[in-house]
Amino acid sequence: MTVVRIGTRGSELARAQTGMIARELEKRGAQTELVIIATEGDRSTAPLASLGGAGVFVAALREALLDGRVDVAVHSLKDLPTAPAPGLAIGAVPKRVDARDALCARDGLTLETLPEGARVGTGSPRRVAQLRARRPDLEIVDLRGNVDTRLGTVASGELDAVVLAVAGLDRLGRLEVVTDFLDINPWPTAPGQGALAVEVRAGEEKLVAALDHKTSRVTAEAERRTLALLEAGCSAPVGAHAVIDDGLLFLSARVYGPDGHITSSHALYVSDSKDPATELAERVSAELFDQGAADLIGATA
Ligand SMILES: NCc1[nH]cc(CCC(=O)O)c1CC(=O)O
Repeated sequence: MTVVRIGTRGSELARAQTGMIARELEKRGAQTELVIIATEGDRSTAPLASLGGAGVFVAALREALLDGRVDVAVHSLKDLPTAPAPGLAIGAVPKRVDARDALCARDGLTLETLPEGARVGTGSPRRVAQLRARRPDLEIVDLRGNVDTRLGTVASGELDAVVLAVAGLDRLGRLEVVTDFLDINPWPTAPGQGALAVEVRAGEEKLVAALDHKTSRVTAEAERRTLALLEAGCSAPVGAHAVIDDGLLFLSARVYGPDGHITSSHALYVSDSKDPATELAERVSAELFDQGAADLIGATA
């Protein structure tokens, strides 16, 4: 039997995610082998925005796919640039997990109960803007590194709290560190957060098609199309969230300015469109532009 070689970044989270995909493929009769690929995003400790933002975590994995060193690459969907990659295809978006962000604070503190001037770590412009909007008094500290490193700054007392994705903590079995789950409605997260993308060479989608989960693909697609239409990259201050309820697609998105100013928020639905993700993304992004989104995205780029 042929072995499916699955490429992954080396971080603990990436290996956990890839391991889950490998097990799903094995359940369906495949034999798999994990191949660890170092990416520029892992090697460098420079601020993400200065590394060229879009795709620092994925370029090396894509090269490995294109030159045949691996057959499948597993990404966090929110790290994947929205532009299509020539020669490659997203063969599956598996069932998505929790899309929320979480506060992980010392002493069980929440966003409400953090003391004035508390030090909160994040490297994401969206999370910075959301923190400023909610708690202008906090001291926000730029923070990068893997999930363990970030949690370590709270354990050591260097920071009072960090903001992380629930999905990553869940996949690492670390949900016990969460002290405040941040409701998605006032706190929409990165387009595609909580979903994985299983990428293959174009034409080889069959390899992983069985793992595709339609609802997850369509909701993540609506969010990512909104981001693409706003011409905003993966580090842009854009939060978006879509759900499918009773066959209807709902999408809401917010764009944040540098002072925590929120442009707008939207919820729309369509019932009978052939491509509801595209239709909704077009309507939502047009409304955001009408309300000045272009200026906000430009101001924080
Ligand atoms: N940018 C890093 C990254 N990419 C995906 C996740 C979490 C898993 C996910 O959202 O699917 C994280 C960590 C975080 O934001 O806390």
